Amino acid sequence: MIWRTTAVHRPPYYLYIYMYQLVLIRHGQSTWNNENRFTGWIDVDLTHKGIAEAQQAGMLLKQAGYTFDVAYTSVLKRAIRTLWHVQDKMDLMYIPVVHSWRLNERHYGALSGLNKAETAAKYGNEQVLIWRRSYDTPPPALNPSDPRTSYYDARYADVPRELIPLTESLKDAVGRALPIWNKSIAPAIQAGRSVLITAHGNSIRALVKYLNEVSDTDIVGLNIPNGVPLIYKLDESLKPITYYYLTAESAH
Ligand SMILES: O=C(O)[C@@H](CO)OP(=O)(O)O
Repeated sequence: MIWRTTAVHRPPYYLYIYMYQLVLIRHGQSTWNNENRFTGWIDVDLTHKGIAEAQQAGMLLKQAGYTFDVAYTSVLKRAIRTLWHVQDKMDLMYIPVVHSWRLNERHYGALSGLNKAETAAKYGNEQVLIWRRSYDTPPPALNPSDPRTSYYDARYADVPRELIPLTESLKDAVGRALPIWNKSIAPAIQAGRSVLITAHGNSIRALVKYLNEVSDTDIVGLNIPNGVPLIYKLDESLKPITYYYLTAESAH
């Protein structure tokens, strides 16, 4: 894999002409990231560290001269609050924001809320790695009567019941993210808008898999860090020309 958290694949300067721009940010550390619990669609908030990471992302983007015309986020508060802090630090509170359940974290099914280390001790590291990082193996599904389902959550009132997951593989998350990419995000980028997406580890892995055509095997090794802007420069057909993480080091 070619991923790392420093600047990579910077093309010659002339290639920057006529490129489209997209920035992806995984939310800052959440309370359940901190407690090492499977989260998925459970709506936990940011920790103080997570807030600081979101603010840092906004400051770095501003210092590096970025601006945005429109932002997309999920309907989960860790991604929304991350966006708020980025907007605040960039003085961009006024830009339109689209909230979509299609950008939610991958649904963790019956693992939602469990401790990751305890689950690994029970089922083995190999099984837990498959549930966490494989492309097409979903974790065990929630029972439809489980109180952790999202069926009665008002934020999904307009989502048909059959589209509300009881578990999801990364492949399922790609499948549900692509409609908003194709119908709204891609057209906005191609209309010349500078787009910011704040989302989740696995909904961003889903977008990266699609954009970079990462193989089903290589996607297992891809982790997205909390609160670090992932910058994409795209060609006319939205194929990546370059992509890199914007860190304090790479911003200078
Ligand atoms: O718990 C989750 O929903 C995700 C992201 O925090 O965890 P994982 O790293 O296992 O994909």
